[in-house]
Amino acid sequence: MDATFCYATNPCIKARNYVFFSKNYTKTSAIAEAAIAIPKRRSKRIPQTELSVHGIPSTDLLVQEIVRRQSQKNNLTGLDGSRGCSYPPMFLEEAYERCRDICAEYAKTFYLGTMLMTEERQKAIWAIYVWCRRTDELVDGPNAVHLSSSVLDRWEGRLDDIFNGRPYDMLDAALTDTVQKFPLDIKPFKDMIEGMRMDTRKNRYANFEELYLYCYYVAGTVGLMSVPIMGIAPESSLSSQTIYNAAIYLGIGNQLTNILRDVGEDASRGRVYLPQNELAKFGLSDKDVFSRKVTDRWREFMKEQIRRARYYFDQAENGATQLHKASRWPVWSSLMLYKMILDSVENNDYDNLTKKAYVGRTKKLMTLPVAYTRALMNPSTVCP
Ligand SMILES: CC(C)=CCC/C(C)=C/CC/C(C)=C/CC/C(C)=C/[C@@H]1[C@@H](COP(=O)(O)OP(=O)(O)O)[C@]1(C)CC/C=C(\C)CC/C=C(\C)CCC=C(C)C
Ligand SMILES: [Mn+2]
Repeated sequence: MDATFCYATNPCIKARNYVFFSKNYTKTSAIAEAAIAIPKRRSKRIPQTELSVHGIPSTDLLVQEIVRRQSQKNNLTGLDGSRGCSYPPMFLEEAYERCRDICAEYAKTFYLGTMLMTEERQKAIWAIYVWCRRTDELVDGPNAVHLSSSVLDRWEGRLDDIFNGRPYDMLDAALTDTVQKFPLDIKPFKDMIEGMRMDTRKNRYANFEELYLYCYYVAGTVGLMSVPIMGIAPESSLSSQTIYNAAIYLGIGNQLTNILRDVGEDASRGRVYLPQNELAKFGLSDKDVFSRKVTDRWREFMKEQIRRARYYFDQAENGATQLHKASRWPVWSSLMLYKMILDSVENNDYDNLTKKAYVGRTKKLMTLPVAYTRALMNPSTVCP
């Protein structure tokens, strides 16, 4: 498919800018296609996020602004999907079905989490998941070799279209419906694209501040996208700002865990998502990562990294308790399941250079009732 084809010349276009995939559509190709099937648009640069790389708790301004905009939107729409949408129901049903299939195929843990949600919320999360996955796939997927800054600029233009009610394809249409039903802000979506730009420019992180910024862009943003879907408990006495921060921390914890699980895999792509100054503090360097030898120094270094990832999960926990009661169980489940990957790195005696830590299905299923008990905890039982 031609990377430059546009609305006007796209043969797949049906009425109202919908694009249906051709008959030989497959789930996998739909994801990979994102890298090439992007309409050419004149892109407008957005201002960079206010995040500073110096000093970690610098998401405050950003969160403040998002909370302010969110509360304006809540006045207009409510959190219950009450704003109308103009797509034919059958079309949307199929669009969401495709999102669901992709989520089930690519992200078993998240998919399991969505099984515990109300229908409206699960559909919204599938649509967001698919957009995030396609965005990541631009950088990491089979078409990543075609990636250039103009591809990301056009993907961003396509995001504007989604928020302006002009979806380009069926998967985008699901997200367009979601952003019309829930008070979602475009900023975290834009920031995720910025994270992908960063990933193409950079493959080393001098210190944790730099790594944190990357983690915010690619994962903290998912927390910001999810809270308006999950909803905050009406009886919560914590500020929205605190809860949004906790959501960012869950994303950070998840991404740090991803990084620690995938050190060996990332190294084979020439990437080291570990703070260089901290490696040095333990007498380690890239050379040790590439040699794939698990030494005592490596184990000690990993213990520190795991401790930090757990810290972010702990910070997220107070926020999880403040979510709407119908959303607490899936969030607790995904939090606990992700955290268990860290246990698994420990159980592999810190060998994340030649082994990939995972959590087995039985363990996953056994976690659900425990998460359910945590989810019963009332927001008022947590000290602000
Ligand atoms: C107050 C409070 C605690 C609220 C909860 C908020 C909440 C639900 C937060 C969710 C945070 C979350 C799930 C973050 C995902 C982080 C993540 C895994 C990011 C991945 C980035 C790139 O990593 P990498 O390339 O190293 O990884 P791969 O090897 O390619 O996998 C991402 C791939 C970015 C794209 C993110 C996704 C595809 C995941 C999106 C997930 C959802 C929308 C599901 C959230 C739903 C539930 C039930 C948790
Ligand atoms: Mn990826």
